[in-house]
Amino acid sequence: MKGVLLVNLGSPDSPTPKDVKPYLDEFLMDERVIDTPQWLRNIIVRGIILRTRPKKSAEAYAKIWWKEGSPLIVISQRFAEKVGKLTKMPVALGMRYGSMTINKALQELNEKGVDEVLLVPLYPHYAMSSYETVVVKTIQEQQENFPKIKITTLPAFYKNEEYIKVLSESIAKGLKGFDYDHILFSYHGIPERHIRKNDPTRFHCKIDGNCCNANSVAHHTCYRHQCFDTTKRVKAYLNLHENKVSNSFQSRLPNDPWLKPYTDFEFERLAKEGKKNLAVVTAAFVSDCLETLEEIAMEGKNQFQEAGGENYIHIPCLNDDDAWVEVMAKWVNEWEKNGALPV
Ligand SMILES: C=CC1=C(C)c2cc3[nH]c(cc4nc(cc5[nH]c(cc1n2)c(C)c5CCC(=O)O)C(CCC(=O)O)=C4C)c(C)c3C=C
Ligand SMILES: [Fe+2]
Ligand SMILES: [Fe+2]
Repeated sequence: MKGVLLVNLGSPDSPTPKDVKPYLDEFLMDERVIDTPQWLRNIIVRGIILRTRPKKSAEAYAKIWWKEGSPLIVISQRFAEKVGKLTKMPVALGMRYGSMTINKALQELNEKGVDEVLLVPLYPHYAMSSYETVVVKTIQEQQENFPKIKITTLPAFYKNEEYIKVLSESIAKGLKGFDYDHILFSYHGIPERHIRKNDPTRFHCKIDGNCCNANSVAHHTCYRHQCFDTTKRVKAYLNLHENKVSNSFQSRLPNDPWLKPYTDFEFERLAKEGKKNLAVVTAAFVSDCLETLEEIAMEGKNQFQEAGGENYIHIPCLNDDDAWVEVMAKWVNEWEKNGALPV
């Protein structure tokens, strides 16, 4: 029997340093997130970051926490439940980090007699630190614990027409009544090194203004290209003015060059340029989470207004939007019927 495994990033069990610390430890000790040799990752993560970050992160989580739990988890559960109602297949939800493990989700499917799984990493774009680590971890679990289950993976859907349509229409809905001067597409950042590491040609990705516009097989794994492509397609779908849209990358750790321009610097630049009304889209995430609700909706608003901006909105992620649920259900049902995957 066929079944579906949806996987998102995960969250700590509660917004307290006691629960945030082990969660961050598992997350940041992932070799695809902090990709140094293990001895150095140990020093960076356990010797430096985890000494101070859990307290700071727990305070940030406390600001966005819902009475039902972490927004990312609750939203993903609502999404999974709605998709489950539109398919005959069992649907399970797992998280790459934290207590809702991929192992438990595979176990749930296994107990229902599933032996063919469609793995859906809940990220529109490919990145070693998001999409790829979910795939690698799921295959590792399958090989070690569920050898009879066959896994097929849904490709990154950043340019899929149906996805672009529901994303664009949810953005249009969010923009209603807001007389924006500018729309900033803020994607989660990654170190520039990750882009070069994932370039199969070894020479295409120069991370300059141009490489992501030229055609290349490198773009199958170029997160930067894929983010720019999502924006380009939404811009075309909504017929947005070229000068009123730009991209940026948020949430970096110190000491490494990360993808630029940095979102916090862009808030300042746009305000200093005289933009008064700013809308921010966070299309690297399908569910609202710490990065969107705290860093963008709260901190970003302060940064923009302190630099001279006036009105600011964060457009919610797709979350459990019915049109998005229908698109996902269509993809999984087509796979069930004839093995087809969306392009
Ligand atoms: C080296 C560090 C990090 C990389 C690379 C990275 C890539 C990456 N992350 C997401 C999605 C999310 N990240 C979230 C939180 C978060 N991310 C990092 C670090 C890296 N992410 C940290 C330390 C944290 C924890 C919060 C903090 O301490 O600031 C979240 C939110 C989770 C939640 O519970 O709400 C998401 C989602 C992507 C898509 C990505 C690569 C493209
Ligand atoms: Fe992250
Ligand atoms: Fe590129």
